[in-house]
Amino acid sequence: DDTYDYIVVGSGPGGAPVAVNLAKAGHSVLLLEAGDDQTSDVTTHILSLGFPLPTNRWDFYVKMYSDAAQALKNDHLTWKRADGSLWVGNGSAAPADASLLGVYYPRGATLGGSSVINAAGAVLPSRSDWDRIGQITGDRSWSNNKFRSILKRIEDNHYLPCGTPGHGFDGYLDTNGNDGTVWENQQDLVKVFRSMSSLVGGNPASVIQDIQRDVNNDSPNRDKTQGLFGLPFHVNETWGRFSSRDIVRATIAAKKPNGQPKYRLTLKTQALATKVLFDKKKPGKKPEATGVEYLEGPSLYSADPRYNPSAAGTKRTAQARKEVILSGGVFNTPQLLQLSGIGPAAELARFNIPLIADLPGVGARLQDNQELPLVGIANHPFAVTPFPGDPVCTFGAPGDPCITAFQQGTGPYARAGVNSNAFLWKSNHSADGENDLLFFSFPNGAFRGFWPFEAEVNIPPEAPGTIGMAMVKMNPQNHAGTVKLRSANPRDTPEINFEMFADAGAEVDLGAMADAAAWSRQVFAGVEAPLGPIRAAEPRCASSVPSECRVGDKQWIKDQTFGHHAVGTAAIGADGDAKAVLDSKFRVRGVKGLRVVDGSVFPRPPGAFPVLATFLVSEKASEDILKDA
Ligand SMILES: Cc1cc2nc3c(=O)[nH]c(=O)nc-3n(C[C@H](O)[C@H](O)[C@H](O)COP(=O)(O)OP(=O)(O)OC[C@H]3O[C@@H](n4cnc5c(N)ncnc54)[C@H](O)[C@@H]3O)c2cc1C
Repeated sequence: DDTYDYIVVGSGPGGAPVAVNLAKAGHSVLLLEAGDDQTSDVTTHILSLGFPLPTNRWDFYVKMYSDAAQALKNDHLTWKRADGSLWVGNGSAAPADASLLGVYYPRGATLGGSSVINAAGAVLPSRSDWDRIGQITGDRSWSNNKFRSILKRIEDNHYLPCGTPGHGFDGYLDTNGNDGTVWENQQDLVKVFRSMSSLVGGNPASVIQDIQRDVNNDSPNRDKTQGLFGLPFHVNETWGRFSSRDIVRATIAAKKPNGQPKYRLTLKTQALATKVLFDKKKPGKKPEATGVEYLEGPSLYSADPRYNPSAAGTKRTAQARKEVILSGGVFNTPQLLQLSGIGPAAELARFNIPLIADLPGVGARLQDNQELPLVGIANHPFAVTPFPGDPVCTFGAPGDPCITAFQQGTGPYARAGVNSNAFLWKSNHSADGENDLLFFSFPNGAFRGFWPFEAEVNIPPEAPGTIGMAMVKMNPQNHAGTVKLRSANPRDTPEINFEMFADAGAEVDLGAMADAAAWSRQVFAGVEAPLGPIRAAEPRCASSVPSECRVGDKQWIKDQTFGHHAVGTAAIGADGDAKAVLDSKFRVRGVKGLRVVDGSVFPRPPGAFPVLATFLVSEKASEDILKDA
């Protein structure tokens, strides 16, 4: 029987908790996931090795701007050459036979979604991010206090003393942070932290203590306190990755004493939802979601590296007695809504898709934390002293001794990495008086975004002594991005355009990032000899007069900004807001029986990192759905 109480599409941090909670509340739930289950791949359990693989990701290529001349300045565009190979670089240097794909933007497409392939940085949004949703919708169940109470319920914190206020210690969501030991073998990097810290009035002598401070603390001053903190991750005691896959598998595996499944959670992997089904419109009544059409088969979406266009899959349908919940992520949820007839009427008409509800906000308001590394070159390479007794890792190559050590709970993969630091900072352009930038720094390299994996592309080598302060812009003001259909074929990727720095707030975002660029020069200049003073290399500026660098810095920011924390394409908003796709209970406006629960729902990016907030909204959505059950 293909009828369930609820159908959930997508098993990432948005979909998995809601599917699990509905099943645990006694309902029958079908969870459709387009990817497959890669639990048997050991690398998906190890944060240090958890990069996107052809078996667990979808490859998207996005635009940053509609303005073609501006777009071509990005050094990070991927092009396809006549022989099928990929080339990465800006428009001025692209080979003559190359056609532009866009900026590479991977997403997780596997049981557990992007939580299986992400960097797992788990930082709470600011208090105002939550409170603001309550203010704009008038729904006071959206508040910082509410989400703090959810965190306390679901977190299993491994980096703080049990009982620390504001945290949970017996939930399902493992969090862990550095315990100070990682910095013992990173004494050169610590010198950079000292320079950063002294510039905001910190005590350079206490950076090792500061860098263990809890960035997710419950203090009312948290969002205005600048300085060094630890960066927590969704990993367990020995840095094994927690992902939303774990709760799905545990719920399915749970048994009653008689050996029968304890919960009615049915998981179908390799199931690509292609359309939400609706009952026929009755006059005066809203159309009601009754089920989902999907294609069964491996790698049916064209963004899948294993995609085979001649494998058509098998068309199936499933019915929902109560509701359908879309959790396909920020690109795929708006695509699926539009394929189902919910979206901007004119867009749907372009593809002859019958209109169910005219919602101009579907696929609008695509937003991202803008990111760039502020790069310096030190006088010598950063010293990294190996821990005594550590094996030499081969990063997942067959026989990697560090995997064996990890499985025994020891070794480099079983402890905090060098990126487990967060520096919170307030620019002169903060829109609301709160910290508006987060930096995490690591030596001998810089995080410049994503290159297509596996392809033979020109990744430039880093100069010896490179230090990258990875800058993440919080509270970005830009809301102009879009996800639009390219065709009515559900196996095609949509057209994704972030349209960065386009809105009225562009000067706030650019101004803040340019402030950070200027500040990074002060940081680098203040690093003690012989490592420092560090030469500021990116953004490049020939002048020693800060004001003379500003115009060039802003242009560099415009040209090179990337992101990987997309949100907002089916946003919650106030009644009467034409771009509000959802009400405050995650219900899709204009129809019945359909909700969205994933990163699409955020009206603005939640802090610096969306994943923890997405788990939390999924818990809130579970409560809201169960109240209506
Ligand atoms: C490489 C990378 C690094 C990141 N690092 C961080 C980080 O350090 N910290 C942080 O906070 N965030 C990070 N993120 C972002 C974070 O992981 C996402 O914001 C979060 O996972 C979004 O959750 P979601 O449920 O909205 O979507 P996803 O996690 O993307 O899950 C969506 C799921 O739906 C499935 N799906 C989509 N369409 C369909 C369909 N039609 N039918 C069936 N199934 C479908 C997909 O296969 C996927 O499994 C990172 C993301 C990536 C890709």
